[in-house]
Amino acid sequence: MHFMQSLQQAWVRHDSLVCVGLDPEPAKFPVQLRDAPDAVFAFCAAIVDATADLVCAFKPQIAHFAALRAEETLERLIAHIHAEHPGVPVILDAKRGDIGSTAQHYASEAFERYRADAVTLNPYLGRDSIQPFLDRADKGVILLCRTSNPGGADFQALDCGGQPLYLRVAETITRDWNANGNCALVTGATWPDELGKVRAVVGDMPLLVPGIGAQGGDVHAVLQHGATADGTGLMISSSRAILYAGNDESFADAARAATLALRDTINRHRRG
Ligand SMILES: O=c1ccn([C@@H]2O[C@H](COP(=O)(O)O)[C@@H](O)[C@H]2O)c(=O)[nH]1
Repeated sequence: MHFMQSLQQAWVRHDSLVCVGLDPEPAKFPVQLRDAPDAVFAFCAAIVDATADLVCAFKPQIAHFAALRAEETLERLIAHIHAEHPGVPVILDAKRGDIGSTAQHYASEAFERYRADAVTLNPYLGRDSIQPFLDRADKGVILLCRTSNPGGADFQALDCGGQPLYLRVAETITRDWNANGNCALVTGATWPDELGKVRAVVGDMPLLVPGIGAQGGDVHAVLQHGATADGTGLMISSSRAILYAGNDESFADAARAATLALRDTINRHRRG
């Protein structure tokens, strides 16, 4: 199924705009799991199984696996999500971007090796660097626009012919890159005014919104500025605040409770 279809169906089926980020850090695992064989898979799969009915997507962050030499674990984890929770889309947070000939390999990595439904990309090398991804009409192409980090404005806010660069990015992608309807943008929860400006430019295009939870973004402001008229349009991502909500053997129950609380808070704000 196409990423955009799966996302829209998951928004409705699970009544949820929550995207759970999978950012394993073994030092934060419960002690009894920390040194277990296959601890990264056991931890992440437990989180996935405890939260799958409450989310619109999962977002594994590739550096967290690669730094642990756990790429094969990431492959197994994504296969596990597809097998056990079909219909829940997987966004590979890889932020790739390179010349076209190399980008082909990054597209194969994301979609053939890892079997992701969507991937995050850096648009600053331009259209040809993204074309191999755009050509995959069934896959989501999620481009950095206004990132959540404090330094995000260093370049993204620079004046670009009377508008900030991030809005030029949003405008160009909406107008020129989205012929297959498979584009989405990353806009941080930590900059709700900018999120609103992006929404005004992109129509109903989905926005991946990290920065809730550990980075302090405000759910109400995100919904006020970012939701579409039907109260969807957002994948509101939280990693650490969910993964490490508990630190004993009931960590998966704690993660479920944190996900449920976030889903309900979001739903109150989008309906209130
Ligand atoms: O602008 C961005 C783009 C990506 N991220 C990623 O999202 C998660 C956030 O983790 P939290 O623990 O919920 O803060 C992480 O994987 C980042 O690499 C982002 O934060 N901001």
